[in-house]
Amino acid sequence: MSQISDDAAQQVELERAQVSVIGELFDERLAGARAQLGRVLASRADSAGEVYEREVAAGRLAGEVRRLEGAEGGLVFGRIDLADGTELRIGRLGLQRDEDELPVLVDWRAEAARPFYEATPVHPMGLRRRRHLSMTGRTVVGVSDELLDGSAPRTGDVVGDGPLAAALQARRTGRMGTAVATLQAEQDAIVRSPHRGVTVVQGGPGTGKTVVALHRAAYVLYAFPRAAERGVLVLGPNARFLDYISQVLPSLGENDVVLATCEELAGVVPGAVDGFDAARLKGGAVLADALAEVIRSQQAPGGEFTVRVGQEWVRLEEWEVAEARKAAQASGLAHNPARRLFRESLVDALTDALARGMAETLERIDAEVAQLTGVDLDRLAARDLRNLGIDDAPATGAEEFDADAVRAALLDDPHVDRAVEDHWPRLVPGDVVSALLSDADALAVHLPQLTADELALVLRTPGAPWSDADVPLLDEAASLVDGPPEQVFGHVVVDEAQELTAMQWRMIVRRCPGRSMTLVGDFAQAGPATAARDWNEALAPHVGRRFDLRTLTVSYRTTQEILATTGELLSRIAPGQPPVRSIRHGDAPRAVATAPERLVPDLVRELRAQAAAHPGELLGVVCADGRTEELAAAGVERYARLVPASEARGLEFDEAVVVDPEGIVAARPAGERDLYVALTRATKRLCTVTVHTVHPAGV
Ligand SMILES: Nc1ncnc2c1ncn2[C@@H]1O[C@H](COP(=O)(O)OP(=O)(O)OP(=O)(O)O)[C@@H](O)[C@H]1O
Repeated sequence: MSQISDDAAQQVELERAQVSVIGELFDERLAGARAQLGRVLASRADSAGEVYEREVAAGRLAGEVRRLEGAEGGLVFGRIDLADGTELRIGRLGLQRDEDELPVLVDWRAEAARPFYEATPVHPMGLRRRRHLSMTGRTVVGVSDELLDGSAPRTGDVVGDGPLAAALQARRTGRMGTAVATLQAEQDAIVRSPHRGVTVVQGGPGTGKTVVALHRAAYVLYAFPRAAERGVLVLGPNARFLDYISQVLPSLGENDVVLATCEELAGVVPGAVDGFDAARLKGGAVLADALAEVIRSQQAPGGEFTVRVGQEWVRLEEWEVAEARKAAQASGLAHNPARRLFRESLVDALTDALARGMAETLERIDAEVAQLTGVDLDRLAARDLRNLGIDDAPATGAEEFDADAVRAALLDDPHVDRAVEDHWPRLVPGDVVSALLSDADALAVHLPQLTADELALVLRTPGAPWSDADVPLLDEAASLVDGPPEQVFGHVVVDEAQELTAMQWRMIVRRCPGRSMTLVGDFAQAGPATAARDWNEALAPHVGRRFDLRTLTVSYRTTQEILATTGELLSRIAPGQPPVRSIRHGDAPRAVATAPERLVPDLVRELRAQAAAHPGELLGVVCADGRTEELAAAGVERYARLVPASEARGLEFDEAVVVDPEGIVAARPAGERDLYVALTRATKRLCTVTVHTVHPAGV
C-alpha cells in the first residue's frame, strides 16, 4: 500500500519536474509573442501601406498571444509511453525547442496524440502506457495510468481510477468545460475524422454531442488550414446556450471562432414571437419559392420601354425588353446586381435605336437638300475628301455616330434610370418579405399549397415588428435581392441541429459554400418548429445523402436511474430509437406532489432544502414557458437557474427540478419532447414537482 503511494508520490514529483520545463518554454514563447507585439505596435508607419501592414502584423501577433493565454490553464494533461520507450507529453498546444528534437509538448490534435485517445488494450496502437495528469494550476497533483499492452505493472506505474470519473463527478458551474483530457475513443474518432464534408453526430441526451462538436471545431482549425482561413462558425439555438458553451473553445486556445444564433447571423433583432403553427409554416421551404416568385414578378413583367432622351422620346419594343430581361435573369445574379445587366442591355438597345434614328434623319435631310438644290451632299463631301487624299472617308451620317459616348451618357442619364425603375425596381429585402406576408392576395397566389386557415396564420399586419420566424425569410430575401452573404465560413458547426427549420437550414448552408459542416443533434429532442423527422429529410435539399452519420451511444450526463424513468416517454416520442447507456449512477428520481396554490411555497421549500443539503451544486428549475415570471417573482432564482422548457436544450445541472411536467407537455406542440429534454438535464438528481387540483370529497 505504502509502496504504491510512494510510487505515486515519486511519479508526481517526476512529472512536476517535466511539466515545469514545459512551463518555462511556454512562458518564453508567451513573453516572446507579447514583446514582439509591443515592438510592432510601437513601430513607425509613415504611409497608409505601412500602417496597414503594421495592423495586419499586430492582429496576427495579438491572435497568437490570445491563443497562448487561452491554452495556459491545464497546459499539459497527459503522457503516452510507446513500447520502444519513447515518451510524449500531450497538451493543449505543441511546443518544440528544436526542429530535430522530439516535441516537448504534443498538441492534442496532432496525429502523434491520437493513441492517447484511441488506444485500447485490444488495439494498443504501439502504446505501453497512457498517463493522465491531474493538475492544480501548473502543479501536478496526481497521476493515473492505464497499461495497454497487457504487461504487468512495474515500478513507476500508477494504475488507478481514470480521470473521466473525476471529471464527471465535478460540480457543474453553469458553463461547459473542455473535455480535452478525457475525450473518449468513440468521440475522438469523430473529432479527428479526416472527412471534410458534412458529418452528422446523433446520440441521446448527454452523450457528448456538444463536446464532440466543439472539439471538432478546434480540430478543423488545426488540421484543415484552408477551412480555417475562412473561419469557423458555431451555431446554437439561443443566447443562453451560447453562453453555456462560450468558454470551451477559448480554453482550447481558439478565440477566433464565431459563436452565433440564426438571428445574429442574419443581423436581425426580432421584436415578436410567432405562434407555433405560424412559425412551423414560415419555416417551410415553399416560402423560399414564394419569395423568389415575388421578386421575379417585379422583373420586367411586360410592356414596352419608353424614355425621353434629350428632346426626343425613344421607344423599345416589347421583345427588346424581354431579351434584356432574359439576359439579366440568365446571369444567375441576384435581383439588384442583375438590374445593372438589365439596364445595360436596354441602354445597348437604346443606343442602336438612336443610331438608327440619326441615320434616318440625316438621310432625310440629304434627300431634302438634294431635292431643293439638286446637289448630292454625300457625293460632294466624298469628292472634297478625295481631294484631300482621304479615300475611305465615312459615307453616311450614321457612321459618325459615337456609340460609346452615347452609351456612356445613357448609362448616366437619370431619365433612363427612372424608366428602368418602372421595369426592374431596386428592391429592399424587408419590402419583399412584406409584399408577400402582408398581402393576402399575394400569399394566396404564391403559396397555393396552404389552406385558407394556414394563409390566415402567416398573414402579417403591415408595419408589425419582425418575428423570429421571419428572420430566415429576411435572410432569404436578402440573398435573392442583393446576393450571397458577405461573411461565409470554411466550416460550420451546428449544435441542437434538430431544431432547424428548412428555411434556417438554407440560411446556414448559404454561409458554407464548401459544405464542410459538423451537425449534432437528436430528433427525440426536437421542438415544435421542426418539420423534418430525420437527417435525410433535413439535409436532402442541400447535400443529398452525402453525409457521414455517426452515433454516440454512452451518456456521460444523465444517470442510469434517470434514463430508466424516461424510457417509456422516449419510446413514445421516438419509437425505435434505442435508449443510451449511462456510465453514471445516482439517486432514484424523486417526485413531489402539490396543489396549484401550494406550488410556489412547496417549490421554494424543496429548493431551499436541496441547496442546504448539497452546497455549491448547481440547481436548475425547468418549467413551462408561461410559468417563468411567476416563479422568478417568487424568488426561485435565489436558489437555482430558472429555465423555460423551450430553452433547456443542451443545458445541464447537478440537480434538475422539473416543475409541473403535465404543464410542460401541454404548453407547446411536441410538448412531450420538451419534457424529455427537461428530464434529462441532471448529472446527479432529478426531482419532479407535479401539480394536482384536489377536488373536494364527493365531487
Ligand atoms: N469525454 C468526456 N469527458 C468528460 N466529460 C464529458 C465527456 N463527454 C461528455 N462529457 C460531459 O457530459 C455532459 C454531456 O455532454 P454534452 O452536453 O456534450 O452532451 P449532448 O449529447 O450534447 O447532450 P444534449 O443531447 O442534452 O444536448 C457534459 O457535462 C460534458 O462535459
